Amino acid sequence: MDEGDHTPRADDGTDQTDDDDSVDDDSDRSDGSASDIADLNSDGPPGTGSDFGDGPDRDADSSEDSDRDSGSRSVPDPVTDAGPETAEIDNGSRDRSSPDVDFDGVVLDDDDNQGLFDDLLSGEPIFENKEVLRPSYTPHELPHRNDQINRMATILVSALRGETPSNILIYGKTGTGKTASAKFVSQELESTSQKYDVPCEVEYINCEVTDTQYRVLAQLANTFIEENQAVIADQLERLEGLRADATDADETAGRDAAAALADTEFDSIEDLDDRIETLEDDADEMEEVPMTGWPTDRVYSTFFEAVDYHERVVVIMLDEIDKLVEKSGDDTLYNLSRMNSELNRSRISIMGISNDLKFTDFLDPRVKSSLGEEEIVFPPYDANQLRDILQHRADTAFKPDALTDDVIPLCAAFAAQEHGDARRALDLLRTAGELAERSQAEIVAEKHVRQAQDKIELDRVVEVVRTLPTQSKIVLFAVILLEKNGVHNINTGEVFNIYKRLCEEIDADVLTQRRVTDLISELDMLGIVNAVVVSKGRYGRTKEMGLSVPVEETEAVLLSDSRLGDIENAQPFVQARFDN
Ligand SMILES: Nc1ncnc2c1ncn2[C@@H]1O[C@H](COP(=O)(O)OP(=O)(O)OP(=O)(O)O)[C@@H](O)[C@H]1O
Repeated sequence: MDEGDHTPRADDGTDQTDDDDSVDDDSDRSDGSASDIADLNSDGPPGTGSDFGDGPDRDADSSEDSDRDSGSRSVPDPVTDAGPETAEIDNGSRDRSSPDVDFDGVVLDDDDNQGLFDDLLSGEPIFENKEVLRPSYTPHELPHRNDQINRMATILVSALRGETPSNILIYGKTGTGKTASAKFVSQELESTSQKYDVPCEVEYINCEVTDTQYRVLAQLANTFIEENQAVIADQLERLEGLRADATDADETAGRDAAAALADTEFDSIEDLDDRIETLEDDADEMEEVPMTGWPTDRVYSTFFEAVDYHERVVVIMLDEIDKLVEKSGDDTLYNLSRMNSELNRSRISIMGISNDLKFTDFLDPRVKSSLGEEEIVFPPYDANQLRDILQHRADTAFKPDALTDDVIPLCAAFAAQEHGDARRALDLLRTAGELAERSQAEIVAEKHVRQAQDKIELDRVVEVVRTLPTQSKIVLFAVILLEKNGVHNINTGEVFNIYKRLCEEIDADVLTQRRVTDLISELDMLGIVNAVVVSKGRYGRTKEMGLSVPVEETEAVLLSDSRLGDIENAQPFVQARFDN
């Protein structure tokens, strides 16, 4: 076991980016109650403030009321607004000449005060429940995944019969609903097991985060220890109760304690005490595994004892299993897959999920055959299927009639071009809604989807560029400098010259031209530059390239790196290119 692996890996930032991307959360004002009341007032003009539940009769005397109330209301009341247009005119008329404005342009007068949020709130909300479009939401229905879900259920049903289900490997490209389907089946499995009182559990592990054998085993061990502790605590409570009743009977009612225990599994108080003592000892012995520091075999045996503490069938769901194998080999899978032959009371089964079809090539043949007992493939969605998926979600996510007819087909078409990714389709729809909302539009239209597509693409570029290694960033910066100086069809030699100067400037190691050519190929694969090999006749062949990403934004991301930020004026290097 590599002890060095124990340092917790930093978050990949995906969620964060996702959150950063989002426009201000408006879920408060788009809840069901607001819409109900809006319906009651459907005669009134849009944005008549009924959203805040002041009741239908507020409309009549709204303007005076809002003046009087404005100081005491915690939520600003847009009752007085006749929609965003009026709000804009109000702001304009108050401009510098207005006596209500102080020198910094801040409105001091409370009367008729349009606060920072009033304009934003006054628009009719587009979303009914935006959460439904977020990646964290687990849908109750998964259109076009019936076959896969049924196959999983057919395999896992043996767990409900107390038998060990076959191990399952689930493959499919990103966003094809693998995790959502597997989680859906797990929830069904667990709820059915509760219904029939069969001990059956599913443990979910995201191997992108929990990516070493130590961490996987520690997480599993601690989960089972916690469960066992809870079971022991319940049992102890029951036994202490029995004991109290038995002693009571003995001392106060003059009955024999053993008689009081007649209906229980204990013959005597001593028997009962022994059991209580054993349970207390068990609880004391169950020591949680620290996140680092123990030898792996100790972690393994702790997990083994915890899972085997009582009878149960456990399905261990390893999402992104390829990341685990990539990071720390197949030891974890080997150990897990041979556990059943040693377990006495419990049984485990593995459900691996991967979007890398080739990862099993790196597995030990024994692990490979045991893990792939059953394989389920999730094909990419086509545009029609994505359309259905989006429609299902949009029905709950948006207000009625908030989307023009072409919005969903366009989102579906864009996402279908990118290997049929439902996550991308949902992101597009949500971002289009947010952009429409931000621009105070009343409905989401095609142009918002196109803007959303550009925004998501740019966010992706920013994320890829931000996480490049420093040397690749310097190479990319060289390409940008050349491009900004009007050089087209940039060749490797030109990039290398500028790269060398940049390295000297910021005191970085200078790689060989060959290595720089490799880095250019990597940038090409990431879609950041577009390089083509051109033949120069008897002068051999060279690579000519151009940027495939927006210059300004990419440059800004590069300069936000503290090392590259030191390059103050790179112009002379570019000039030098012509001198060389
Ligand atoms: N058939 C479907 N119906 C409704 N929503 C779906 C469907 N398929 C996928 N989704 C949604 O798309 C998003 C991505 O799905 P999921 O996380 O299951 O993909 P995945 O195949 O596991 O991707 P990755 O390999 O990247 O983890 C989720 O928000 C999920 O709810």
